[in-house]
Amino acid sequence: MTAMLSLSDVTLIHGDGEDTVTALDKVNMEVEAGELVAVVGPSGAGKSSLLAVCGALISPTSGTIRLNDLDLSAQSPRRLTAIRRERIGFVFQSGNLIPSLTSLDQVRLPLTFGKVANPRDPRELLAEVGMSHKADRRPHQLSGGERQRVGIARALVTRPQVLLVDEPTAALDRQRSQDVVALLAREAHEHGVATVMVTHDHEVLHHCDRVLEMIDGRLLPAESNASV
Ligand SMILES: Nc1ncnc2c1ncn2[C@@H]1O[C@H](COP(=O)(O)OP(=O)(O)OP(=O)(O)O)[C@@H](O)[C@H]1O
Repeated sequence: MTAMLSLSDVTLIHGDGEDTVTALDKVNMEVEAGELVAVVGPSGAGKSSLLAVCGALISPTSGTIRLNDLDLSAQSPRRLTAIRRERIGFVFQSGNLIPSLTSLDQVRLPLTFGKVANPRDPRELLAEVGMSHKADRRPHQLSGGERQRVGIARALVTRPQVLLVDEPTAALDRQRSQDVVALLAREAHEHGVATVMVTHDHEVLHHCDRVLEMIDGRLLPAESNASV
């Protein structure tokens, strides 16, 4: 079985000359379709850098990143933009919604940037994340958890192969954190999305299929899901 997302010996060095930081140090990672993988680790360990290279936002200094059978390093910048739009979904800490748009229009937005082969229905998706009753609300009329749900729906509307999630529970209370990560797990499992979630929140790890730990740019299996 081919991994949906695969990193081989990926190194990312920020800066140049003597002033360099090795953010990722020969990272190897494989994420299957339908799998939710958590990445934990201390501040500065390289977690955001990992999401950035997986999302084709930054090219690694060396190593290979494959999305299904596609080698990202072999793609032009223009093609990478199309790959990000068509194949990758991003979910950020606070939902990153556009203040003037309703929930439904936030979810429709990725479909307005160009043709999408097989989009999900925005209304159905909003219902699936439990937000159809607030389809006409704007972000300031939503709670943090609700904003996060809309952000997740927006990231999934193009049917991405890979979903990259950065600290989705940072602004949420305990129960809402559980609900949001349970939603990510359900979407990953039911729709075959290879999902990588960076988190500091150890209480949500039981929803994840695997937990990896990043330390000083190196990625290791976490010792046990219960203890990380
Ligand atoms: N654009 C950049 N230029 C130079 N150094 C950078 C840059 N981005 C990140 N770094 C450095 O790379 C290392 C990894 O940073 P990264 O943001 O990936 O860590 P992180 O694990 O996401 O941290 P946090 O949990 O605090 O968000 C850090 O030492 C950071 O200072």
